[in-house]
Amino acid sequence: MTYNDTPLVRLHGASRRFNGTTALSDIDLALRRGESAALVGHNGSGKSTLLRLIGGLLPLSRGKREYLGQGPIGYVPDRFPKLKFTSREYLTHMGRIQRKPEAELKARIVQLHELFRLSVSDRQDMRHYSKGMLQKVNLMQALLTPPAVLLLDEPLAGLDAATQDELVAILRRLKQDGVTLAAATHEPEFADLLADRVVTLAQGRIVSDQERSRATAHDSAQPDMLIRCRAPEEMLRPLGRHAGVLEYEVNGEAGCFRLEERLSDAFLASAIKHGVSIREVTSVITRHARSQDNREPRVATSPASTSSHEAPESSAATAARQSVNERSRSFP
Ligand SMILES: Nc1ncnc2c1ncn2[C@@H]1O[C@H](COP(=O)(O)OP(=O)(O)OP(=O)(O)O)[C@@H](O)[C@H]1O
Repeated sequence: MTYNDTPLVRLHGASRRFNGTTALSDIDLALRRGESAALVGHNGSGKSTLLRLIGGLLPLSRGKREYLGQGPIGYVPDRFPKLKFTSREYLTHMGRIQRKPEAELKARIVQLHELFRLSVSDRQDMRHYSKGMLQKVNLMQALLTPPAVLLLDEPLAGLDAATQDELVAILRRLKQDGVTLAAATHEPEFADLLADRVVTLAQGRIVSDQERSRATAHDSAQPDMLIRCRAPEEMLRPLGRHAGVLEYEVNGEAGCFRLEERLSDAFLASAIKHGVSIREVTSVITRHARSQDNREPRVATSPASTSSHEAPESSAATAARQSVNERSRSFP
């Protein structure tokens, strides 16, 4: 799902002061349904405060906030304490505060642990969690009730590349499901991989608000990887949501994925782990195709009844193949 022009949250002339210090001045901002915005700027420029004003978590000193949506707004703070609870105990407690019915809450907690690939251990409490595990629980609490808007304060900060990729893949999936995302971030990964729009703050004011296209966000001369593989269709399709996938095509048991080179190792590791057979990995320059990228990975599918066993190449994959073919690795 891509965003449309309907505003979901609007701030008009919003200002916020703390004990005589102005944190934000005269902010006009509308977040649209389904879009993903990165809030960037130096330390103290007002990103976290803006996030909390958008969420209605902090009253405005001046101006007006409108929320035109229906569902809840999830908030992922930048700090998450190492509590003396297991993740299950903590999430149960949070769900009860939200008055979620017990059976529904229990099922949701299991589902979230699966989604985040975090084992439900009743022996280990969160004091012993790594930063990545804690950040997963932080995100899980915001998703207990599926939100319409998810506000994230530094969601990827301090995490290793593999955990960042994992969280980016989950956030991408939420975005595909139509959740509006806004993140205060210093990490380029969020803007690179998820943002439709980058809002830059300086000294409490918006100094730039730019729609992003991949053509401007990536070096257009960087190679993409084209990966051909085989596996049952139900194993191939979820790979289309992996971080870095720009376009993919599944035809029966044959899959063809075009993705950013820097995330291709993580993709291959994940594919192999799930029993997918890798047939060919090719590095391609996709100058032309990249400039036409959409904000979501493009999906080309053929009817399941097709008799062909080889996935036909999509237009962008063909363009990629026809352009400079730098090096090629083939797997048996
Ligand atoms: N609760 C508070 N009490 C007093 N001042 C505050 C409070 N929250 C924020 N501020 C001030 O508001 C300004 C903006 O802070 P904010 O945390 O929004 O910036 P930021 O861009 O998110 O910074 P960082 O990148 O360091 O997280 C800063 O001058 C900060 O000191």
